[in-house]
Amino acid sequence: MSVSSIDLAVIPGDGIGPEVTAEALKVLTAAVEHDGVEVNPTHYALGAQHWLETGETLPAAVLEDLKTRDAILFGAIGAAPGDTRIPSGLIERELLLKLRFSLDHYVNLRPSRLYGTVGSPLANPGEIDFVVVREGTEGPYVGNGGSLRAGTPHEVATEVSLNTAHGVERVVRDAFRRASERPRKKVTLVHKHNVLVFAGHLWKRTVEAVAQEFPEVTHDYLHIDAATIFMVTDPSRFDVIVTDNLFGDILTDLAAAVTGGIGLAASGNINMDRTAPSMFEPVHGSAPDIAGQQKADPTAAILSAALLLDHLGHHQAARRIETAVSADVESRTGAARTTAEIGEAITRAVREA
Ligand SMILES: NC(=O)c1ccc[n+]([C@@H]2O[C@H](COP(=O)([O-])OP(=O)(O)OC[C@H]3O[C@@H](n4cnc5c(N)ncnc54)[C@H](O)[C@@H]3O)[C@@H](O)[C@H]2O)c1
Ligand SMILES: CC(C)[C@H](C(=O)O)[C@@H](O)C(=O)O
Ligand SMILES: [Mg+2]
Repeated sequence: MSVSSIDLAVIPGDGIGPEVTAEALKVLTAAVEHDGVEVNPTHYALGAQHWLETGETLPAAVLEDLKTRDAILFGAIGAAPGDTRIPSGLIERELLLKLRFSLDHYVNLRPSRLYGTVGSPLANPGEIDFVVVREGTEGPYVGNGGSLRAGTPHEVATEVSLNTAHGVERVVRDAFRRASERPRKKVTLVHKHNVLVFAGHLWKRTVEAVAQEFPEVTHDYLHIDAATIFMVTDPSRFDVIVTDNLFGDILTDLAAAVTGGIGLAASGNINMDRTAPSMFEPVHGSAPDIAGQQKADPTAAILSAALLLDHLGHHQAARRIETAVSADVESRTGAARTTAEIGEAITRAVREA
C-alpha cells in the first residue's frame, strides 16, 4: 500500500525520547522524499512530564485522534526510577501499554542484527540476524492482579498472566509466516512450560498445531532460562523467536546488548489486521541518566522508522534507511558523536542514496 503522503502521529515522550525522535523523523522524511512522498507529522505531548504538568496520561479524545493517523512514531516515556513525584508504573501502564492494548498491537516485532562485529561484547558472535515476535497484548501485562492487606506483613500480591487461545494463535501464526519468508525458516518458541504449565502448554500446543500449516518451517523449543544462555553463547542459532509479553521484554534487552547495544534496537507494535495504526519505537526507555545531553544513540529510533515504512508499504525507503544505518554503524570508530550528529550523518546518506 503506497500513498503520496504519510499522516504521522509523533509522540516524543520523556528523557531522550524527544532527542532520538527528532532524528528519526528527519531520516524518515528524507527516505520517502525520493519517492515523492510527504510526511505530515502531528506532535502529541504525552508522557511523565506531561502528566506532571496536566495530570493527563492518555485522554480519550487523544486516543481517538491517534486512531485516525497512518502510523505512530513513539520516542520513549517514563520517569527516572528515583522520581517520587510520579507513581511507579503510571505512565507505562496508562499511556504506553494502553496504546498497545487499545490499538491491538498484538505483534511486538523486535529484530536483532549484528552489523559486522562492531560493538558486540561477545568474542565470537558469529552472524546474528533474528527477530523476536513478542506477544503484545496479553501475558502478565494485562493488569490482572491485586494486593490484599497491602503494606502489612501479611500482604499477598498477585499478577496473573492472561493467555487466550485467540491471542496466542494469532501471534504464533505471524511468527511462522515471517519464518516462511526468511532463508532459514525456523521458529523457536521460548517459554517456561516446565513450571508455567497452563500457559506454557497452550503456547506449545498452539505452535504444534500452527506448524502443520507451514511444513517448510522447522521449529524447536527453549525454556526462557536456557534461551538467555544461548542468546549469549550461540545467538546465531536463532531465526524467529516467538514468546510471551514478559519473556519477550527481557529477551530483547539481552538481544540488544549482544548485537551492539540498546541504542541500536528497534521495534514495531503492529496491528497486523490493520484495524488501527501501528506504533514504532526504540526498545529502550527514556534513559534519564543521559537525557538532555545529546549522548543518546538515535539509531534505534531511526531503525524503528524503517520498520514503520515497511509496514506502510514503502519498502524501498525502508531499505535506504537500513543501508545508511548499516554503513554508519560499521564505520564507527568509537569517537563520541552527538545524537544530532549521528542523525544528520544518516539523513545525509539517505538523501544521497
Ligand atoms: N518504550 C518505552 O518508552 C520504555 C522502554 C523501557 C523503559 N522505559 C522507561 O524508561 C525509564 C528508564 O528505564 P531504564 O533505565 O530501565 O531503561 P532505559 O532503556 O531507559 O536505560 C537503560 C540504560 O541504557 C542506556 N540507553 C538507553 N537508550 C540509549 C540510547 N539510545 N543510547 C545510549 N544509551 C542508551 C541508558 O542510558 C541506561 O544506562 C523508566 O521510567 C522506564 O519505565 C520506557
Ligand atoms: C516501559 C515498559 C512498559 C516496556 C515493556 O515492558 O514493554 C518497555 O520495557 C519495552 O520494552 O518496551
Ligand atoms: Mg523493555
